[in-house]
Amino acid sequence: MTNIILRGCNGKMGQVIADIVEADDDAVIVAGIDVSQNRVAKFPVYQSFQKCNVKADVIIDFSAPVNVEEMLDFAKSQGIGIVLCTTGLSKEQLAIIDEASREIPIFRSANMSMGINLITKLVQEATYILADAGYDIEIVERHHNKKVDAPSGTALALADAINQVLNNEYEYKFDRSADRVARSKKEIGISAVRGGTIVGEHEVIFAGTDEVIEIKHTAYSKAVFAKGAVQAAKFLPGKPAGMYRMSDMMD
Ligand SMILES: NC(=O)C1=CN([C@@H]2O[C@H](COP(=O)(O)OP(=O)(O)OC[C@H]3O[C@@H](n4cnc5c(N)ncnc54)[C@H](O)[C@@H]3O)[C@@H](O)[C@H]2O)C=CC1
Ligand SMILES: O=C(O)C1=N[C@H](C(=O)O)C[C@H](O)C1
Repeated sequence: MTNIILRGCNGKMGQVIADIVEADDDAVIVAGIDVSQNRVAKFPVYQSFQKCNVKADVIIDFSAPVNVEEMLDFAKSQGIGIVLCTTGLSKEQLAIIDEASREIPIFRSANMSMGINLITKLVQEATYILADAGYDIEIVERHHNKKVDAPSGTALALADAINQVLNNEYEYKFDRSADRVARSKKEIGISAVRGGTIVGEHEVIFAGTDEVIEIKHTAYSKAVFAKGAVQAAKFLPGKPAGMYRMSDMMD
């Protein structure tokens, strides 16, 4: 049985995770952490980790970047791992998370769906062939109108995966409105669309002379992310300290 503390339990993803875990015989949510106390849960909910003394095997985090340090301190004090799904973290926070992964196992992925993990590999393969052939690379992501961070963590992770193939020589271009110049070859354009209830779409566009190749992933429900997160929560306990990715679990 995997005992889970769910940070962000009263949010949209938190509620989907709670439903999935309730139907799972091998996992249970032993406590929730949420600054908002807007609903009644089937487990105790605390406003912060400081007020929580519940023992667990792992934390799942779908919340906000605020106070990520408090969660890391709690996990280190209990010697448990974190499945970190929150996006929009600053460079400084990412450095603190890396540092913590020397003491505890941390599974961090901006996108917990299997599909994005797969297309990341396809996109890297396409980049390898098409960048040399002169194709321009652009990423377009689309999400619901409640999403606060832009571009999405997944768009940035896709850009990083592409840039890895390109020896990290490309720059990210988020806004062209102030420019009056043609795009440079060594850039990856990243655009964000926000509207309605779009769950999550990521499209990588390779635009060449007279032809365009597009690789796209569409999430039709938040359950694809939640299932991946619960699977990661079962995978992590007992693992040595370190940083884990979707590929570690899938391999
Ligand atoms: N890695 C992945 O596959 C996915 C990641 N996400 C990310 O997960 C995060 C949450 O997404 P949603 O559930 O849609 O957002 P949401 O806004 O519906 O829920 C966030 C919840 O976290 C709570 N919260 C905010 N600050 C907190 C803090 N300091 N401590 C404890 N609770 C806090 C809020 O009160 C809220 O209930 C976002 O960063 C989003 O980008 C979302 C979907 C998939
Ligand atoms: O906020 C969301 O909803 C999502 N956020 C993640 C991201 O920023 O990449 C993943 C997913 O697309 C949904």
